[in-house]
Amino acid sequence: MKIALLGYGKMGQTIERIALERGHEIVLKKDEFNTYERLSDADVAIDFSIPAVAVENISSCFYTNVPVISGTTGWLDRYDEMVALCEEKKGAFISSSNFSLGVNLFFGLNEYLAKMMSKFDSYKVDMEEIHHTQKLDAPSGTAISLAKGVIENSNYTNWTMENPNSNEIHIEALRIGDVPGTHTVTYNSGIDSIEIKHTAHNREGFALGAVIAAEWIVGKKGVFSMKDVLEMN
Ligand SMILES: NC(=O)C1=CN([C@@H]2O[C@H](COP(=O)(O)OP(=O)(O)OC[C@H]3O[C@@H](n4cnc5c(N)ncnc54)[C@H](OP(=O)(O)O)[C@@H]3O)[C@@H](O)[C@H]2O)C=CC1
Ligand SMILES: O=C(O)C1=N[C@H](C(=O)O)C[C@H](O)C1
Repeated sequence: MKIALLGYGKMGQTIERIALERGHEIVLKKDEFNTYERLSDADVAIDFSIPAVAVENISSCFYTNVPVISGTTGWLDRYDEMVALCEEKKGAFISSSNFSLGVNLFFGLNEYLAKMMSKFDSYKVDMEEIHHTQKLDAPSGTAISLAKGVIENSNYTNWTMENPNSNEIHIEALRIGDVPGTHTVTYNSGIDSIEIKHTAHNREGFALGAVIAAEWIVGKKGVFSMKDVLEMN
């Protein structure tokens, strides 16, 4: 499979290594200094760039008729626009705040726990995410996905990084050293706490999941999710 890497930072380079190990070829490493000229040579594109260019990267794929996997976070206020463009251009698209198998299992666990806890008013949920100091966005895309998972399965209505009211989920974002990504969801009462936590030990899981998603999407049309790729629906 011929892959275009849109963004060649920490994730782009890890994806390149895993893709080569799995027998794929890299035909473009897009950064701010080169063009999309070789995008049309690719069977699939993988975007791990920066919030400010994700929409340009993704829409270039739809205009070039190349399926696209996007892991970039911090741009999802424009997700619906990209879904509409994908449908208009009959493209293929997966965006996920986290491509690792472990976090996708954790998403399911979070939703199950939220449903269970929604019957018990004495517990109040809060979330913490820890990432490396180079991260541009806060809170992390994964923390936002976790908050959405709670909102869809409880009486909470939104999330905040400020002081929460009773309907709001508080998210704390910490930036420490080179932490790849740690997410904790805690339910606190006056009596005890229940906590679930996912700790990434490195970036391998994110990168492997993105390459597996890229292998999966080739030949398909439409907007999909990691649940489709991992058959978790
Ligand atoms: N969904 C998931 O599973 C995961 C998502 N992420 C997300 O992926 C994104 C990238 O993460 P990471 O690799 O750690 O970040 P990095 O900062 O290491 O890499 C981002 C890269 O994008 C490059 N870039 C800047 N401008 C452009 C442009 N115009 N076109 C293409 N590339 C450009 C940067 O170049 P330069 O350095 O020259 O500015 C940099 O190399 C982030 O949004 C992060 O949150 C990260 C891990 C997992
Ligand atoms: O920027 C990162 O590094 C990561 N970003 C993603 C996010 O915002 O959730 C996924 C992972 O936690 C690493």
